[in-house]
Amino acid sequence: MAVTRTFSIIKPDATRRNLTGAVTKMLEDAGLRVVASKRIQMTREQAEGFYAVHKERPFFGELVEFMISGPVVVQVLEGEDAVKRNRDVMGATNPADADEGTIRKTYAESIEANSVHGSDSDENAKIEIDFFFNEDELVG
Ligand SMILES: Nc1ncnc2c1ncn2[C@@H]1O[C@H](COP(=O)(O)OP(=O)(O)OP(=O)(O)O)[C@@H](O)[C@H]1O
Repeated sequence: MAVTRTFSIIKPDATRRNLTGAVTKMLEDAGLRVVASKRIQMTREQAEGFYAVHKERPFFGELVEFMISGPVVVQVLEGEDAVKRNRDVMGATNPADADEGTIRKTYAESIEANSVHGSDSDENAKIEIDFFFNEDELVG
């Protein structure tokens, strides 16, 4: 298994409850290293662009409002098979379906306010990393 990178967002419901450290600890305990991290207030344009794949979904407007409702922490994570490792520790999108010990089971408030985002493929990880980080922020 190769060491790869993925992209993570600690969402506004988690930053609002001061869970940045607790969520990051769960990521690190799962074998992921934080190689870049910054706390930002997403603009509406950024949120709409980031979630463009969902723009026809009924929850798109609400999702964008939620993602700009407070600061988020965007992170680049590195580890063995990072995309899968991260999605395993995140748990299912809906916290009601998430396994015990996952971030969403532990902290998520709802299917929308579900505390974290994680890329779903190596290809999307690269696109999402490049959406929020410059080359010089990724020294590792
Ligand atoms: N039915 C829904 N109602 C409200 N919000 C939703 C719903 N389904 C998904 N979302 C929101 O949209 C995000 C993206 O949905 P997607 O189906 O890609 O889930 P995911 O891949 O588990 O999550 P993410 O892409 O954030 O890692 C979810 O994380 C959640 O915040």
